[in-house]
Amino acid sequence: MSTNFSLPDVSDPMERHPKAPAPGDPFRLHHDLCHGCGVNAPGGLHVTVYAGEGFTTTAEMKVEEWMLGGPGVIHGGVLTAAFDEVLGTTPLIIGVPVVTGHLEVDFLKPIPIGSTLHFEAEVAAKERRKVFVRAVARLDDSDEPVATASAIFIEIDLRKHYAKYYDSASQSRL
Ligand SMILES: CCCCC/C=C\C/C=C\C/C=C\C/C=C\CCCC(=O)SCCNC(=O)CCNC(=O)[C@H](O)C(C)(C)COP(=O)(O)OP(=O)(O)OC[C@H]1O[C@@H](n2cnc3c(N)ncnc32)[C@H](O)[C@@H]1OP(=O)(O)O
Repeated sequence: MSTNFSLPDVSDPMERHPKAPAPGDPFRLHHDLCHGCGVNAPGGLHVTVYAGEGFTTTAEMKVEEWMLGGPGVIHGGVLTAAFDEVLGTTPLIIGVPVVTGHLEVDFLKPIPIGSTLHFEAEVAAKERRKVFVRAVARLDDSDEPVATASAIFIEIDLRKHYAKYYDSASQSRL
């Protein structure tokens, strides 16, 4: 399948889930070995995503030496993984578990090792099982975006989707 990020003319109605974290509170880890959020993931990103107002979230990530791509700057794949984590957690604000279907990233400025990235994301629309999410990343000393991302996530039944792999998923909070 080939696609691109194009918002539907009209979104299905969306509501903040009653059990979503309050603004400023973190989403709970789903697995401590998750590459994106797991506290015990070797070489993981260790990103915590926080609920914002409405359908928004925020997150931060310190850009460490091991994330290096070009000399002194972040690798584009590491940044893409960070966006996947932030964007992919955001639909939980409407109570929808998802997997990534399509993810686009625009790399606007080099991102230096040693800086801290600040992410802001929002669920922009939902159409049947598709959840459209956008995010922007900035450096701590600037309001100027250094990267943006847009993604289409697909709503899943967690237990059915991961049934075949359940041994390794058994520690997950499904
Ligand atoms: C890693 C997290 C998992 C942990 C689970 C445990 C607990 C989690 C709880 C909450 C999660 C918390 C945090 C998550 C944090 C980060 C998120 C990281 C997410 C990932 O990193 S996850 C890995 C990469 N990801 C995959 O591993 C997906 C592989 N893939 C598939 O598993 C199937 O391909 C699937 C299920 C996507 C679809 O299959 P399907 O048969 O169920 O659905 P179907 O084809 O009928 O499509 C239904 C509608 O989606 C549209 N659609 C389909 N595919 C599309 C695409 N690619 N692009 C755009 N639209 C697409 C169709 O066009 C149709 O749209 P329409 O309604 O308009 O017809």
